[in-house]
Amino acid sequence: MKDEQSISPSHGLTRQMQVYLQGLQGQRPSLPVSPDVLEQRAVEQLSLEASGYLAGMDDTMRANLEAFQRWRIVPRMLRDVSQRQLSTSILKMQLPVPLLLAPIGVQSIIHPEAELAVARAAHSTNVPMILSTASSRTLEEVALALGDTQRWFQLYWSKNPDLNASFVRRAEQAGYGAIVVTLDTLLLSWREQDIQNAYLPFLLGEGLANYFSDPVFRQALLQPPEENPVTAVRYFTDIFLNPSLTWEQLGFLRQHTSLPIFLKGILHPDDACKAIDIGMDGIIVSNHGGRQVGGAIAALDALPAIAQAVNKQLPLLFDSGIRRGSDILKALALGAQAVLLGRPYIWGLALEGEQGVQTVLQNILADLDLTLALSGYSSISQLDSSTLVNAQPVH
Ligand SMILES: Cc1cc2nc3c(=O)[nH]c(=O)nc-3n(C[C@H](O)[C@H](O)[C@H](O)COP(=O)(O)O)c2cc1C
Ligand SMILES: CCCCC(=O)C(=O)O
Repeated sequence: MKDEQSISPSHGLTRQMQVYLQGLQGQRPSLPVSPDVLEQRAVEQLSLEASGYLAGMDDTMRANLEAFQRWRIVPRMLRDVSQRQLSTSILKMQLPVPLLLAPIGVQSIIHPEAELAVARAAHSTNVPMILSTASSRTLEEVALALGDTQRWFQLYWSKNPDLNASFVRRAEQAGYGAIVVTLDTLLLSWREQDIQNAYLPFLLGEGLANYFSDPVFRQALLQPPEENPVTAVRYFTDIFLNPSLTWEQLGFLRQHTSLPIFLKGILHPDDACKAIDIGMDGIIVSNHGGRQVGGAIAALDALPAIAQAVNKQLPLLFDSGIRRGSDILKALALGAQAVLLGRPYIWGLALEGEQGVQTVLQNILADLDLTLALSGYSSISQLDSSTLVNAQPVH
């Protein structure tokens, strides 16, 4: 019987063969397969300002990548891995693969088609997309490009409660299936490269499509953003920073939506327990790709203790540092049910638009499928802490 939700049992093999066969016709993949080379090529393509913004901060990002290196997979042999199951369900949502596109704002600085190109690639690969509040295209336009592909909406909780409620209402109407509240960006961090470049895309009006199109936002202005963009941007900066937000206020969201609510940016087990106590539906362990707290714990290092504290009481997702199939496998083994992919799809977008995003997704899923099989597992549900050893580097 064919399981509609599973990707082809030989997705990895099929993709690998497709690439080798094209090679026989003298064609090499145009997009770099190695994530490091992909990043390097994308950086060469982008302006100094855009690549600096995309990179964010170095220190915590490096820690994220190093944490993955410390965990090693211990492969098991001869366990019939001819059929592989990569699907999972989160609350009532069936995910064909344990991967979603992380919310990444202001994609117009990367590619002119921005979130629309990403949405089309999400649609063709059937990978769910989480759209940022700070997107360059409106959530309605992106929903149209996604068609029937699953989508969640990431909410930046501004100081204007009516605007927050309006965003959630619009997301519901446009078919978004969950709200992801990002907790770690109530202020913007000290980003050395952006400060050196004196660059913040929002001040140029980029990434504000959802704000400028919102009736509540527009009502707060004397003139519409099209007539007076400077005042509109100033109003955005007035309400965006919201460091006084507390756990108590999350109840407001519960009253305004029946959608599941995920909290993104959890790094401490006690905060995970708080999320459960106040009735949230899911948690995303993340340090925002190392972009917010310099010197922060690597997100992967935070995962095991949070998984233990949560004890499967609610879905646990993970991001920050996923670069290849083995990284996904490691995060799942340490307790995540699914992961979010961040910068790698943006590097694909920078180089080849929609096609680039699609290629990055197909590659990482092929890599995951093959790594799962070669490690001796026929289903992601079999992964657990016994899949890995923690190998500290020898100095
Ligand atoms: C350029 C950029 C913009 C981002 N914008 C948002 C955003 O608008 N909302 C959000 O919740 N996270 C945002 N993030 C964080 C991502 O959702 C995700 O946590 C992070 O990219 C994961 O790390 P990775 O890039 O190492 O995979 C952004 C990340 C980058 C690189
Ligand atoms: C206004 C900040 C939104 C973008 C963001 O989250 C990031 O740059 O990390």
